[in-house]
Amino acid sequence: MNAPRIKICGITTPQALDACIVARADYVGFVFFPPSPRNLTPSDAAELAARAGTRVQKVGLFVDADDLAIAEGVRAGRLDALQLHGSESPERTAQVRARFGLPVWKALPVASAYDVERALLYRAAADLILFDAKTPKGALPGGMGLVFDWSLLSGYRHAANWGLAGGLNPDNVAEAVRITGAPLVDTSSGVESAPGIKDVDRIAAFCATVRGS
Ligand SMILES: O=C(O)c1ccccc1N[C@@H]1O[C@H](COP(=O)(O)O)[C@@H](O)[C@H]1O
Repeated sequence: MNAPRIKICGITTPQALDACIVARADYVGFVFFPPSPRNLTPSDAAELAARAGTRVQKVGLFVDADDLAIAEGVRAGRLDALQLHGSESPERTAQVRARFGLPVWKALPVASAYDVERALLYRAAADLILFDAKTPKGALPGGMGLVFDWSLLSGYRHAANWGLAGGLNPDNVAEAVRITGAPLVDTSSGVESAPGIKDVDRIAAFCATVRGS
C-alpha cells in the first residue's frame, strides 16, 4: 500500500511552511475563517504562497464563505484546491467547483455511521471527501483536536476519493491509518504546541510516521 498523502493545515508562519516542505508534506492548508486562531489575512497568505511557490500544494479552508471571500483567498493564496469545512450543501459545493475551476474538498463531520453515508450525497459535487470529527455546537467546526471512532471507516466501501482528519497527531496517526486505510491524512492542532502555534518538530515527526506507516 502507498503511504497516505499528507496535509498540514493552519500554516501561519514561514517557519512552519518550510518545515512542511522539508518534511515533504503534499499539501499545506491556509485557513480563511476569522474565528480561527489560524486565520490568515490576504497579505499573510500572499507572502506564504510566494514563499511556497510550487513546492507544495496550497489548500484554502473556508467555512460557509461567499464567492467574494473565496475569490479573495484564491487570489491571495494562489490556491490549488478549496476545502469547504462548513455546512455547504451538495449544490453549493458543486457551484463552488464550477465557479472557481479548482478541486473541491468537502469536509463532513462524523459521529455515526449515518454521517459517513452522507458522503454519497457529495459524490458528484466534490473531488475529495474529508471525514472529520463532529465538534460541539458553538465551537469551531474543525481544528479542535477531536477524534471520532475510526472503526466507522474500517472496511467501508468508499464511493469517492477521501481523506481522514480529526485529532491526528504523531502518536496516533499510524493507528488511524491502520484501522481506516486512509489514502490521505490531515492534521492541524496535533502538530501544534498551543492553538495556532505550529511546532516544527511535531510536523517532522507526523510526516515521518505517516511515511513509515
Ligand atoms: O484549523 C482550524 O482552525 C479550522 C477552523 C475551522 C474549520 C476547520 C479547521 N481545521 C480543520 O479541521 C480538521 C481537524 O483539525 P485537527 O487536526 O483536529 O486540529 C482539519 O481538516 C483542519 O484542516
